[in-house]
Amino acid sequence: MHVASLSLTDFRSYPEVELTLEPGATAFVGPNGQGKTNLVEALGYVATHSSHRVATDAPLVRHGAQRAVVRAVIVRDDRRALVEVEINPGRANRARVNRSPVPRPRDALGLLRTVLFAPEDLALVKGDPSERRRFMDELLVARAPRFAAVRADYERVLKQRNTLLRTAAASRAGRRRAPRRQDDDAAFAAAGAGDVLSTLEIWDTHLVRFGAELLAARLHLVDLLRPLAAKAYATLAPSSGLADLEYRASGLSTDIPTLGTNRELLAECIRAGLAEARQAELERGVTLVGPHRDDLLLRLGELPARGYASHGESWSFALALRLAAYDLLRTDGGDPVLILDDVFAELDGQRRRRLTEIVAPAEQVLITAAVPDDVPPELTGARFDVTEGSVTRVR
Ligand SMILES: Nc1ncnc2c1ncn2[C@@H]1O[C@H](COP(=O)(O)OP(=O)(O)OP(=O)(O)O)[C@@H](O)[C@H]1O
Repeated sequence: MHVASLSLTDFRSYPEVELTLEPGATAFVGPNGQGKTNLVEALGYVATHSSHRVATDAPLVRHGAQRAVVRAVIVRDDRRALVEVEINPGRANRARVNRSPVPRPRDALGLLRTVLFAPEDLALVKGDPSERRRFMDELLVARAPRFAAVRADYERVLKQRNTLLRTAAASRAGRRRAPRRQDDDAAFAAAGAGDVLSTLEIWDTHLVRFGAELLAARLHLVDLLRPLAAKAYATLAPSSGLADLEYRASGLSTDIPTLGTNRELLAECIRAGLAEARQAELERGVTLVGPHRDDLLLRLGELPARGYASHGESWSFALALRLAAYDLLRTDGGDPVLILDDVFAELDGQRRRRLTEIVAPAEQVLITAAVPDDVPPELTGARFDVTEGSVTRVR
């Protein structure tokens, strides 16, 4: 697949910009802070409905504007689709496909598939588990857009369950602080606690159902990614150790890998974990078991990459994860658009050459760089210069 045109209205620094793009390599070149990343960030937003740089949408809307619109024409197997996403911070986004509104923005996911690698990806290795969970979940959605709904359902249930637990924890703490009313409170608590527990059980059922579906999908994904990430890492950094991935489910007593991806067994396992954590959850007011607490352990040889890997190794591992994602998407449904944001300047000569060999055959690769020398000669197709907010095609 490739993007034939990209246009932005009030996105980041751009009041209005429209670009015609072609398959092959395209470089956006310009000094720092001129708006190169803003362009590829917008394209990434069309694919994932999120930014690779910020967790909330407000910074994506041009200062002083109310909303931003990103439009992309996507060509896949000679079919064209115009996808438009309207970003409304604080309110629901809207999306249109071929000028017709879709009922929910997530109905437009999957039409554009991108793999974006950027300096922020170092957080995949060095950052919190949430970074790695997001990596897995975005890839699940790119492969099967219906997972956007599973994830949204899981998050909705989690939020409701946490609200209930928080209320229960606060009322327990309140009772502890008011000893004079202990008897009254005990009677009240007996009635109230019963309500809380039965409501909690309803939320448990939903949490277990959506949680098991998410967990099974992530486990399957990690099985597929493991050899691809190991291969990509060995290509990028042949002298370092073997790169390996392992899914870590928190709060479950059973060894997850032995359960495979059987959803019923995983559901039982989450249910048992919740039962075991019940008391602690009621005290702490938060859900302690489920895929929202899991992690993807990255190992280099015997050691965890986080905390042990060097800067260069961490960078290569993050890149290997993205390349593994790219490989996977390619095998199950055509070339995704590859976006390399400020990547080559970070790599030494050997890694630069190896990355170039890997990405050169991609149907479309978009590269941002501060200077033309940071774009390998094998990847110099079209070139846009980006300066002071204007984007000019120079080749
Ligand atoms: N919401 C916004 N409204 C207006 N301007 C914005 C907004 N968000 C970012 N900018 C501006 O966009 C510019 C940064 O653009 P971008 O990150 O694309 O730069 P870049 O060319 O990729 O730079 P670098 O090479 O340093 O990565 C900054 O000048 C910033 O002030």
